[in-house]
Amino acid sequence: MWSSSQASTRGVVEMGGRVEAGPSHFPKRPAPRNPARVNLSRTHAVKPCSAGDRAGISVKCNLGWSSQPSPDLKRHLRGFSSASEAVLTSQSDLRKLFVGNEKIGVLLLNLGGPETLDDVQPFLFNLFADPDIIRLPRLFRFLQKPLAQFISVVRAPKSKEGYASIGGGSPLRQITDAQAEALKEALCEKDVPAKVYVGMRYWHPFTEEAIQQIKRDGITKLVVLPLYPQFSISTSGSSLRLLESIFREDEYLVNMQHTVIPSWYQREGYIKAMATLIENELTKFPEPQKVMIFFSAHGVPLAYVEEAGDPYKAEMEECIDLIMEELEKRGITNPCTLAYQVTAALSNFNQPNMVFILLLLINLLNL
Ligand SMILES: C=CC1=C(C)c2cc3[nH]c(cc4nc(cc5[nH]c(cc1n2)c(C)c5CCC(=O)O)C(CCC(=O)O)=C4C)c(C)c3C=C
Ligand SMILES: [Fe+2]
Repeated sequence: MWSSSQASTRGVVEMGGRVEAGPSHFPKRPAPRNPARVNLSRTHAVKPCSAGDRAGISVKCNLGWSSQPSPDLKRHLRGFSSASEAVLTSQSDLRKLFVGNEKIGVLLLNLGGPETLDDVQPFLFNLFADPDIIRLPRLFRFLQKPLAQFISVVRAPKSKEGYASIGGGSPLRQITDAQAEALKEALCEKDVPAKVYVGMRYWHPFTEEAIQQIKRDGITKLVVLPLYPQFSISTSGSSLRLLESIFREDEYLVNMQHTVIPSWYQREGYIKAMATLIENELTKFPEPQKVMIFFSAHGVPLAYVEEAGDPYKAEMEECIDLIMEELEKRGITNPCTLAYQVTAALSNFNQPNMVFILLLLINLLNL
């Protein structure tokens, strides 16, 4: 999938059970088109993590396949409806993070990408082996890796063509490293000496590597920031699920205070930056007012949105509303449209296609 923009925010930050509300909220929006979905996004919000909290990373997502959130999940949602309004943005808020000799770390999570054409197939294998990308029915879980191997080999030539056309590899690592450096400098300017780490889901530097470094550096408080503006089970959800499993099994990490910013698509800075990008592009047309603004977003499997409560679609649409509202304030009233990409072979799979995949596999393996 070839995404051009990975930028944007309402963040939720808690440290050691304390929620700090910053002053620079983006003005509150009317309810998005699908409020139920957005409510679910709050389940990815943070809950206080104390030394006694053995659950590790405190992110709760409805990552299963039930069509209804469980009563437990609903309770959880209610608990966070106010916390999710909290943001940690001001300098004074950030300073409050420092208590004694605390060492602050920020972990940026991203997808990762092949750096050379030889990396493409193993990168694709890692991606398709992830049950948050391809979810097989429980009975067929043992086929996850053979299926990933098969799809990655079949998909690799097409993928390689794409990566070859942009210089022979993914620029994602360089871009993410540059973001990490810029964030470190920005925090330093605010007198917040934090270390910033990059943890990729499917390629180097892997999340596991970043976590090892965090432990070596003796970080005592960690902010986890997925670099996807909108939350999806297949992106931030997958990275956070991995992190949760790493935390659960590690004494050091379980006892480290941490917090998660689940999505940040409605942050003022992001919305304004997006509006400015669009504004600048419009000036390149001879008649800017006649231009249709075309938003292109990743597709996610329909079942994620309809059955598992993935808030991605609702967050994306709310985000676009906010950008258009910002443009309107600047006197730009062009029409706009939104399309979801279905570029990866299986990105829109649902039950019938799942059957197709399995039949394909059964054929292939002569079962
Ligand atoms: C098949 C399932 C996939 C789902 C679901 C999916 C969701 C999804 N992806 C992004 C962002 C990116 N994806 C990227 C690459 C990529 N993604 C898939 C598959 C799914 N993505 C594949 C097979 C690939 C590899 C390239 C290809 O063969 O098309 C990338 C690029 C990474 C890089 O190399 O720089 C990004 C970015 C989002 C935001 C998303 C759901 C919301
Ligand atoms: Fe993708």
